[in-house]
Amino acid sequence: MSKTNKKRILLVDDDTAHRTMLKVNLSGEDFHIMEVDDGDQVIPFLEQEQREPIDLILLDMKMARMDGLATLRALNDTVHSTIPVIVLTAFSSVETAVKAMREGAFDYVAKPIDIDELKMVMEKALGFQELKQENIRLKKHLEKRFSFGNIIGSSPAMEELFATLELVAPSDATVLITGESGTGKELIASAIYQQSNRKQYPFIKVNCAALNENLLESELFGHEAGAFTGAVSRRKGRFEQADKGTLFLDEIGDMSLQTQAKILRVLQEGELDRLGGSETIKVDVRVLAATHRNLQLMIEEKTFRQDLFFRLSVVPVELPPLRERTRDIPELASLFLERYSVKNRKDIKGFAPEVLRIFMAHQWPGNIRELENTVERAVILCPGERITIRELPPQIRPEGATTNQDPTAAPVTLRDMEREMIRATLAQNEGNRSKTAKILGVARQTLLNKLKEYDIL
Ligand SMILES: Nc1ncnc2c1ncn2[C@@H]1O[C@H](COP(=O)(O)OP(=O)(O)OP(=O)(O)O)[C@@H](O)[C@H]1O
Repeated sequence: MSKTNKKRILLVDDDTAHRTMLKVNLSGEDFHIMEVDDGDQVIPFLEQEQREPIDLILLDMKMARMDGLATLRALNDTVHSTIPVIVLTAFSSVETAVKAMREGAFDYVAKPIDIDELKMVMEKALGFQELKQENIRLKKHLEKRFSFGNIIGSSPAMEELFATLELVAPSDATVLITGESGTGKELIASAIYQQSNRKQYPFIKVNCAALNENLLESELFGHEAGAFTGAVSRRKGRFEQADKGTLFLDEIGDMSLQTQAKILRVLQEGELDRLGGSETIKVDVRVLAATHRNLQLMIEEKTFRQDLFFRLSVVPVELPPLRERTRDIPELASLFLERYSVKNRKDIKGFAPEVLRIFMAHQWPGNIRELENTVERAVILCPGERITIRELPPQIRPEGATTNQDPTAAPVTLRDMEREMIRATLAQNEGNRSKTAKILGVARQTLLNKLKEYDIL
């Protein structure tokens, strides 16, 4: 234990001479001893404002105003009940000690006190307490991770968002997720689904921006045979496929007014017609929607239906851009570093401090996706154990950063990049050379020559 890390011990005993003896013997490098002269002083002492927490209590059993057992019981009703307590008891009253243990005391030491024995029990209690706290911390950490998938975010904006999502996920409410490109809208949608009561049913995603009006409608609502040229057979749409489950409509701002009207009908009535069909089909689908567009503005411009907007945004969720939650950057960067180191079979331990500084200052117009791509690229290019400024793309480096960071460092050359690309591709394909050559677009023999040239095994 270092000096700065002294454990704070509260000694509770009404016998001044005994207290002094213990204090003299225990004070030193490891412990900082504080004292009160009776049991009734313990809670007021612990509750004194701005006091640093106490790590351990040494409690005498026999005291004039409030004995050890009564003190333990009183402590049990407070937030301080987690502080470990060691009771000091007369040799003849082991029975009291047992009662004290039943009230939650960690252990007891009989009088006359053998200091070495007491120190040993104290170390044991403190060690146990640390383990307990570490356990609680890990459990919280896990709960947080599991409660919202792999979504990282400890900035206040994200914590608030997680709290909303926890409430909303199990309901059937439609959720409209807005935010700039790359802020994690899709990730949030799938986390909502994972936490919902529909998770045993399908999760279907449609990117509304990727298809023209007709194709999108046929994709969403399905079609009967002969509904349009090329519709040879009848096909179920995504809404039907998602029956009982969840449909994620990405880029909802990118669809025609006509398609919007049809979506509104499904949301309102729970029914649809396949293209070219005459039969009305009932569906039970929870809709999650996302867009990077400003729907309010689109409503004003009459390119988005206000009634659909209201239907979709029963619960609106706005994801802040990464530049407004810089606090999350180091954790996100580490997650991606680990992910891509494993994927590329590299043993990269971290970032050079100036890299993190650059990350914190960058505006990240492409948000988390841009950060992820930046880290992936850096991992591929990194020849050492740490990502340095040399592995960052020029648009991220502040001007002049390349030359004045490390004057001895050689610039990344085309050869470096080629070698790293080959190494990474080979690793990703479990050493399969034919596959690697194919992916890199070179003949197998060319690859073999390069492997030799770069001394890659
Ligand atoms: N909070 C987060 N924690 C970990 N990874 C994240 C987080 N947010 C986003 N990502 C990752 O960033 C990338 C972009 O996220 P996603 O595709 O969900 O963004 P998006 O907002 O849907 O983007 P777009 O609008 O361009 O479709 C994904 O690889 C995703 O896994």
